[in-house]
Amino acid sequence: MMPLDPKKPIDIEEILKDLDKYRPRRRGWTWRKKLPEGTKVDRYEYYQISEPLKNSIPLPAAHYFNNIDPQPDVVITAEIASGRFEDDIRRMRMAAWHGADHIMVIRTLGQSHFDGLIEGTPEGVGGIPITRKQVRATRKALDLIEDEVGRPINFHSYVSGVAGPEIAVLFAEEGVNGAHQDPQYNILYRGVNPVRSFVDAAVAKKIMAWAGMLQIDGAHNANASAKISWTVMPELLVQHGINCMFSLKVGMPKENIALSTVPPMIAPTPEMRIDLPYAVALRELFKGFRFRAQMNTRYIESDLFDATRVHVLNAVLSRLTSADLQSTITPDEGRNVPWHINSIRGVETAKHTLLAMDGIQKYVKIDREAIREKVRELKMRAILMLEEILEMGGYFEALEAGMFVDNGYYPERLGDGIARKKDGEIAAGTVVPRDPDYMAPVCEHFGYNNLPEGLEKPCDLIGGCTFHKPEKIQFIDELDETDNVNLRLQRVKDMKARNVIKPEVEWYADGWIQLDMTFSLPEEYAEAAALAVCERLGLEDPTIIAKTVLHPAEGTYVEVKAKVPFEIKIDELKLPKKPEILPEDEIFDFVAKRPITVVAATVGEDEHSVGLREILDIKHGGIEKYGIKYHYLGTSCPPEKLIDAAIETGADAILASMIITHNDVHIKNMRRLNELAIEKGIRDKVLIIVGGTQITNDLAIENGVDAGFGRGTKGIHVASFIVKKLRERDAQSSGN
Ligand SMILES: Cc1ncc(COP(=O)(O)O)c(/C=N/CCC[C@H](N)C(=O)O)c1O
Repeated sequence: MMPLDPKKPIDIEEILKDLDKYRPRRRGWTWRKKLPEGTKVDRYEYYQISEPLKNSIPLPAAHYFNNIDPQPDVVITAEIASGRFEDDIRRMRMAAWHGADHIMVIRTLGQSHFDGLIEGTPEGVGGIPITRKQVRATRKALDLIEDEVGRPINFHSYVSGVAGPEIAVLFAEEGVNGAHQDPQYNILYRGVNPVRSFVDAAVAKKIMAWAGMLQIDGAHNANASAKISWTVMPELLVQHGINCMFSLKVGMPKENIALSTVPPMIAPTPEMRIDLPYAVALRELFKGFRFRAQMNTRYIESDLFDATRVHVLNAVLSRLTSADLQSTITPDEGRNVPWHINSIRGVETAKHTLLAMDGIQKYVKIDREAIREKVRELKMRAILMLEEILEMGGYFEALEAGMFVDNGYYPERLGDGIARKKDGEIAAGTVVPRDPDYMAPVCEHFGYNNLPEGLEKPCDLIGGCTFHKPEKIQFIDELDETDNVNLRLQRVKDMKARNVIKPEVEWYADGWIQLDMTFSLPEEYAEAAALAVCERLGLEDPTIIAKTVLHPAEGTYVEVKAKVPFEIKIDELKLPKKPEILPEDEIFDFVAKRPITVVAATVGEDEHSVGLREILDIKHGGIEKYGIKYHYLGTSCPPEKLIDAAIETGADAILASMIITHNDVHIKNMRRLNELAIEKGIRDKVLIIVGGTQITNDLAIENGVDAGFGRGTKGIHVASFIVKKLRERDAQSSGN
């Protein structure tokens, strides 16, 4: 396969070619390669970073710091599952460029109750159908994406449900790198028979151990299911203990057993003072295991900013304690199936916070004395709960008694736990005891197996099992002519052939957009008004996805998603003219022969100076670098003063910075500068150049000045423009 070209979309049809011949390049989980403490990146020291990426998109503020994009030491997860794996692959590439190296795909609704594997690539709901073809195509795509970013990417899904062991074999055969596996999840949340779940888990875990897969447990689900989640803290410790010990007993290495830990609380409660003792107790009890920090999805609403704050605080807690993986449950889990942008926002939030808190424990220490009592209490409650479970006769008996996800803070009991019958639930009675002479000629098979003496591997009896003879794997391409990726891609191909596009949120050109608007209305009216605006705009299927009451009577902010009914013709798009850049030595030569002077200021009542200073000062590659002389008049400079200074200094150009655009004050100032220059008779002698985050060249020219520069402008852009213009003017004046 050709390596990916960062300037081209990934070609899904290319990925799908020869899938039957694809073999994964490795087995097992990959951690990030940590860099030594004190490693310098640019001029900054870091204590918790790993090797950098070859290709990536840094944080928004990176351009102030030579575009550095240091990578935290912690694996960062992007959870992606739009229902169409071909679009998930595109989003995985986006997430990898932003710093995710753990891609988790949720399974389609109900797959856990399938008693076999799905084949082909049907479209899923709320997640994707995990099938051999989908796994193979995704892992093959991730091979290309990891080469493009320059870091291994872990592919992760779920081993659960009635076909758990079969899924585990599929994942081992196809090079999946990590999976959730916790029999308690099957029982409590999928209603699978308890005995069957643990027997399946033993088989699945043995296979996962062979495949070197990282395991994530399911304790976070108790947190997400409890009425008030702090009350299950003792139980969370017990659940972690059960899955960890069971996994060790089956033969999973400790370093591949990750506890899925969710800080139970959220503001407005004093969340950190509740979460910190729990996080400390957990890490003390489970020393040597891995910690996967997961956001508290229990309380995630549809407010993206609130969800993002939850993410930030979660990552802060990770840095105050420890984490090996930082999950980024997309901040929109509370409102729609995750969209591209929100998966990326989640990854950025994790990366931003982990870097911001790099090495923080060198200055900030947890007061172990102050927290000791709370930590001890949590451990004691968990130990007492485990002891009572033993007194009840063991796990299955405790399950039947509804001991789990009871909303009482153990030992307090409210009696509202999830009870599961040892001999009941889905797939009850399907565990068949092995005959005394049971023999299975396959490798990594859990439990007793009457194999003949002297065998090197059990599968030698059959000339190799699929773990040792992958050519024995049966690859089924598609089973359903009406629901498969080839049909879905037809729509994409057709749009590309017609060179048209639509906006998208999760699937290629799915047509969805998001609008947000504010009305001076109470919330129910504001929502109705928002929908009416969408109707008037001719948008389809408008749906309110979030709102914030700014004041019961004064105003409501509403977010709406809706579909655009039209396509955009790409070749009719007018691309904004990129400011021309002259070669640096051309600028140097011109200025050496023809000195240039400018006057510069932030005009009006505007106090912003940072941007203009960057355009001027040599330190930032400003115009001074090319020998251009400037007189800086500071901020809040009246236009009159700027024009007078231009006259006094015989300036060739005026540089006016305008950040504030309230009431179009920037436009008024542009026009004022132009009028004053005309009044004073210097308009044809001086260039008037304006700049600011809301400025465009068209807007500037429309309002009587010579050029406008917006966000991201550098000194060379402005210097190029001045030289170009003066060269034309000088040529004209010498030509006449
Ligand atoms: C221990 C365990 N096993 C299986 C499944 C999935 O199971 P099925 O494919 O629905 O049977 C889950 C799912 N957890 C919720 C989503 C992931 C969450 N947002 C997370 O990031 O951890 C699970 O927790």
